[in-house]
Amino acid sequence: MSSAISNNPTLVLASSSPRRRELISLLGLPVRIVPSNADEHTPEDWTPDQIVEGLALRKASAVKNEMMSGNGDSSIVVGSDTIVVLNGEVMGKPRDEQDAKDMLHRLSGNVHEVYTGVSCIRVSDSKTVTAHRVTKVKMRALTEGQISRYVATGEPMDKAGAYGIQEIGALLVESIEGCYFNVVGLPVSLLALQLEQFDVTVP
Ligand SMILES: Cc1cn([C@H]2C[C@H](O)[C@@H](COP(=O)(O)OP(=O)(O)OP(=O)(O)O)O2)c(=O)[nH]c1=O
Repeated sequence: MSSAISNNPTLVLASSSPRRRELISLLGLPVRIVPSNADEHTPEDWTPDQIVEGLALRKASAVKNEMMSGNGDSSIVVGSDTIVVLNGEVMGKPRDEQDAKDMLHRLSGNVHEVYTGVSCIRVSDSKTVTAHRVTKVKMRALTEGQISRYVATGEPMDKAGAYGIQEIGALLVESIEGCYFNVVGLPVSLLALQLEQFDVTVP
């Protein structure tokens, strides 16, 4: 689609998510993938925005700290985190199939919010820009059978809130308000805005 723009830095994606890898390529910049092993436990009293921004920053910092910060390294490390929030209840990835079914029961017929935090850290000087977006998602009312059949596909297991809007989970979603890519795990237009603060312009 787009080609790399000269004089722009390499982005280092601190993620093992294939979805984030695909989405970050839309920016047309060179990308390296370095999954982070940051601790993802958060204090009980953190709000959803503190959770996603805090974890995005932790993921990016963990990878940045492993890199040699040689002078003139203009690479920017990008970390991201996504959670689902239903009436204040935070849902990460399901622990097992039963947990996935329970989450989908609670989401069924209701509106929830998807929060994604994105943190960018420049290797050369540790300049950091962190932000998040929120998207509202209305899920269809689902029957017991629909939930069981969906969970049996295995798709929910590595996704916050136990569904993937970009896959079969699309069939569960009635409508959304806000950025679609935020739900999938990387709000690319927010990332483009953040990169402007490093004098990187895309597209
Ligand atoms: C709600 C929703 C979430 N998700 C995904 C996005 C995230 O990958 C995942 C939430 O887990 P995260 O902990 O945000 O990310 P991750 O463990 O997959 O990857 P990494 O930490 O290495 O970057 O849920 C979807 O793919 N589709 C959806 O519709």
